[in-house]
Amino acid sequence: MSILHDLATTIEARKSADPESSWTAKLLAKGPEKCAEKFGEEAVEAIIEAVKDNKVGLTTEAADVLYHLLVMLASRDVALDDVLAELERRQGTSGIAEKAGRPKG
Ligand SMILES: N=c1c2ncn([C@@H]3O[C@H](COP(=O)(O)OP(=O)(O)OP(=O)(O)O)[C@@H](O)[C@H]3O)c2ncn1[C@@H]1O[C@H](COP(=O)(O)O)[C@@H](O)[C@H]1O
Repeated sequence: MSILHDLATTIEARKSADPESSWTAKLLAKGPEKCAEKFGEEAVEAIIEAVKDNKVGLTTEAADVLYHLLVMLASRDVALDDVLAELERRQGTSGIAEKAGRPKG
């Protein structure tokens, strides 16, 4: 099992945890909109480090982005395995062909 799967399993378990006992449980309790907002904030912080070419900063912000992506997916009951399956499906297709065949929206 990968670290992403381990983390996704932990985050899933936090859905029924006491918000006072866990930062993840507290964020999930605030609802999917807040989880999406936090993901957006972390993504912007990663962008800033990338533009500055701060490799150490980008590494830690990228970890924050991945964690908050998993929380956002959990908040909407989207399984990590479904996202990974979508990536696998795209393997072997060029990015341009992939974009042309993707549904709008
Ligand atoms: N990977 C993470 C992780 N990355 C970031 N964070 C938290 O995300 C928060 C983001 O920082 P911010 O400064 O934006 O948060 P904040 O200012 O406290 O919050 P706001 O007031 O802005 O809402 C921090 O409080 C971090 O603790 C994480 N919290 C948990 N994990 C993982 O999730 C597991 C379960 O965590 P708990 O649910 O806290 O037990 C942990 O063992 C870790 O593996």
